[in-house]
Amino acid sequence: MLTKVLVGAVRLQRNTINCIVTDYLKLTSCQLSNIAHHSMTRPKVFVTRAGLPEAGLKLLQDECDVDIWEKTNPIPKSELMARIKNVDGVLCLLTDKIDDEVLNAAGSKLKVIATMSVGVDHLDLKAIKSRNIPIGYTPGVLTDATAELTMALLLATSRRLIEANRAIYKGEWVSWSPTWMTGGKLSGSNIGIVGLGRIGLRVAEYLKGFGVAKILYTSRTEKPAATAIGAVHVDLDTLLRTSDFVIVTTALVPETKELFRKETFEKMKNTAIFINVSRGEVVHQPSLIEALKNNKIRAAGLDVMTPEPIPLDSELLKLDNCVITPHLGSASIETRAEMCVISAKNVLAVLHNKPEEMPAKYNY
Ligand SMILES: O=C(O)C(=O)CO
Repeated sequence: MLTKVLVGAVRLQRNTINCIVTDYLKLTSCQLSNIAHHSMTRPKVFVTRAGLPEAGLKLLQDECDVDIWEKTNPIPKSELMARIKNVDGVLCLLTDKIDDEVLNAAGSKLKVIATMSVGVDHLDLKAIKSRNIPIGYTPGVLTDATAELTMALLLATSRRLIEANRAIYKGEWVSWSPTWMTGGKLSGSNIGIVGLGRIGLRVAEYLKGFGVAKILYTSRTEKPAATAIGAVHVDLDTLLRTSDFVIVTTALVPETKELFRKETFEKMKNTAIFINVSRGEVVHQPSLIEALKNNKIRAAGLDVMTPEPIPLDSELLKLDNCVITPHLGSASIETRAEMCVISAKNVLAVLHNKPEEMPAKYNY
């Protein structure tokens, strides 16, 4: 009886051990195959800059093997070409030129390019299109932020805020004075918006609240939303000759490159204020410097210039009638976070084989 019990107990123990071993082996092989499967199928994504907002980055990291350029300054082209090799997707910034050479370096696995910007002038559209690669971008989310920055430049230039602020530190504020640091005002003035799109329209809406006299705009077609707020579609010459403030919000495309040059500034009023929140290359900068120095126009407010960052010995930095900001149009905390989330979703939609679900696909 005792022997039977002992044999039974040993069998039971063996069975239990067998079960445990079998289960363990099953589990580990399953886990192993999971790991293998996982690393085989997780797409590779390259992010061209360190320090992107966490929320967007996390979305990518949850599903992809993400390689990030470790510095907070733009990636040199040679590094970009090395790091982009064999990736499935790239999340880039407006400082990264993606041209034929970079695309060749990436190779045939590259399925999507998502730029964390509304501007796409840094992308070689022809080369990307010839490879059938969808482009994601971030329109819409930065409209308010950029329009607000435009308002800041309009007020800073017309009311000479930076110049006046510097004057205090230089000990030049002697007393309240009837004409010292006087400038123009927005109310009652004529506004010209060159290349009215989402941002230009939002600026026009804000300006209505300032009681401006007229809002004129140029764009390829008349915009019903602009007409609805009383803005008038005109040709560029009419806009230049009539406007007290000329605001550039156009995209940089071959037709707008150096649209503002000597002849353009000559058509403007000599009391006009020029604002650029688009791209520096829309302006022939030496002509702008000349116009500002010789009072052919009154002032300029620039969020963009050539090159960026502007060299510290640039003539532009020596001019009291020029207000410069370091390309801050979209630089609100919320906006930049949203831009990053949209960019990540643009990448993921394509990697999930659902390009139609990209939050913002660039049509080209
Ligand atoms: O998104 C862009 O294109 C910008 O210029 C951001 O400021």
